[in-house]
Amino acid sequence: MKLNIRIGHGFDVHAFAENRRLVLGGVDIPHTMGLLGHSDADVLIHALCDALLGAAGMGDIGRHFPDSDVQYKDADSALLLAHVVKLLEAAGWGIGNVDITVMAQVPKLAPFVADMRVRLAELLLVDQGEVNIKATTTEKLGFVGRKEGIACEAVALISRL
Ligand SMILES: Nc1ccn([C@@H]2O[C@H](COP(=O)(O)O)[C@@H](O)[C@H]2O)c(=O)n1
Ligand SMILES: C[C@@]1(CO)OP(=O)(O)OP(=O)(O)OC[C@H]1O
Repeated sequence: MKLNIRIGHGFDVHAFAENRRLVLGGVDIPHTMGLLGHSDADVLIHALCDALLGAAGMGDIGRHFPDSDVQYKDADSALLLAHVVKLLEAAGWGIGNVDITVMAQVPKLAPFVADMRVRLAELLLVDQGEVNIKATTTEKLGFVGRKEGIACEAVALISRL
């Protein structure tokens, strides 16, 4: 039996670096360090793109936006997410809800979560209630705990349009 709903999971990591922006969920966050990447290194949006592409059986973000392609140098990841939403729509998939966990020892993200939900809901073409964002430290353990970078996991539910 072919189900009308599917689930996907995404995971991404980017290292902290000096003189870089910190952009998470399409929102600029003031911090002493930013994230290193070929694009703007929005680790949250990258994990979310992978969750959506995974749910649709469409591979991963690197397949659609190769980091060897100069057109994605310093790319705005919000535009990549908007493109992924279009790809899903063209394949007959609508987005149900997404749940995201950002692992960051610093900075404190709670004050920015509301803005991220607004931005992501706009990009995903869903109500804000369908976008949940959580943040956690790793209690000073591992690369996240040593403030070497930020990791993010996302899950997404999609359904047949
Ligand atoms: N970068 C972060 C990490 C955590 N939070 C908020 O603090 C709460 C407690 O964090 P734990 O690591 O002890 O689980 C967490 O539930 C978040 O609300 C944050 O805002 N930014
Ligand atoms: C977003 C892309 C775009 O070139 O580049 P990066 O910013 O390096 O991000 P990463 O998650 O390592 O790889 C995915 C790429 O598609």
